[in-house]
Amino acid sequence: MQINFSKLSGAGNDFIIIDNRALAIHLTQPQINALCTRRTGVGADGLILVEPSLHCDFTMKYFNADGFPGSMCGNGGRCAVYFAFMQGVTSAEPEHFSFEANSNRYDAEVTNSETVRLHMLDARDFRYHMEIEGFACTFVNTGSPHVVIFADDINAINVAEKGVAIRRNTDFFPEGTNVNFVEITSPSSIALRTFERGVEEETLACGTGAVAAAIISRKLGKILPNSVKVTVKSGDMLEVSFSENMQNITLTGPAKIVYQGSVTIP
Ligand SMILES: N[C@H](CCC[C@H](N)C(=O)O)C(=O)O
Repeated sequence: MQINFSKLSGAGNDFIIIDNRALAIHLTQPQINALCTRRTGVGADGLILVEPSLHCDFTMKYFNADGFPGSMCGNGGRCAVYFAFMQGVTSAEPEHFSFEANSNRYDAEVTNSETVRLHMLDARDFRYHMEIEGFACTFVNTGSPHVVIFADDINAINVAEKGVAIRRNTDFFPEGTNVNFVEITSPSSIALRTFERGVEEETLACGTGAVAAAIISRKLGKILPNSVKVTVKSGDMLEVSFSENMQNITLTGPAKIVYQGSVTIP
């Protein structure tokens, strides 16, 4: 079977995106894992099928690089919207798209060339004052589960080693978690490194992680305004904005098509 795909980058978080509006493509977990594996496959942090939706402009089916369905992916959502925009997916209003993912509705706008703003769900399940692996950890679910850890110098942290130890701590997180190391760089900006569940390594950016880091930074009074600039590992910047009560959260940043191609699945 030959499949056409686009490879997109959302601030360095990269995805294989496939137009499956005809519902003709069925991929197994090992096939998705093989496609996402770097060097021997296309290589990506995740794979997204864009499928029809009854209530929205499209459905985003997101799989982590391990081939299993993931929870919400913020950068994947932004990339899926940019893909839909470029692919000519019909929407009620030009440049505005709604999509469903994991049974939730999301709205987004292409605000500029290669820039997408995504409206996120309210953050929930806050957990404070956890000590894990010697780190003071805070937890929040922003569509995906995230631990947030503050450090004076995130570049001094062994994210691979510490990230995996916290991610696999089933006493605290039976379902696993993503792990974010955050450095406050000004009263309105932070720097972020994320170890991603399902990719099982540090990625160059994580959208729901950026939201988690910004919300927890604001909740703990480490940053002041309701808009936070988040510099991610790739060097790109994501912007997280929210209302005074930390609702109406948006995630804005770059999304671009890196290349388009086709691949034969045995
Ligand atoms: N990279 C994604 C997060 C994917 C979540 C996934 N790693 C999981 O925990 O299922 C983002 O931009 O929000």
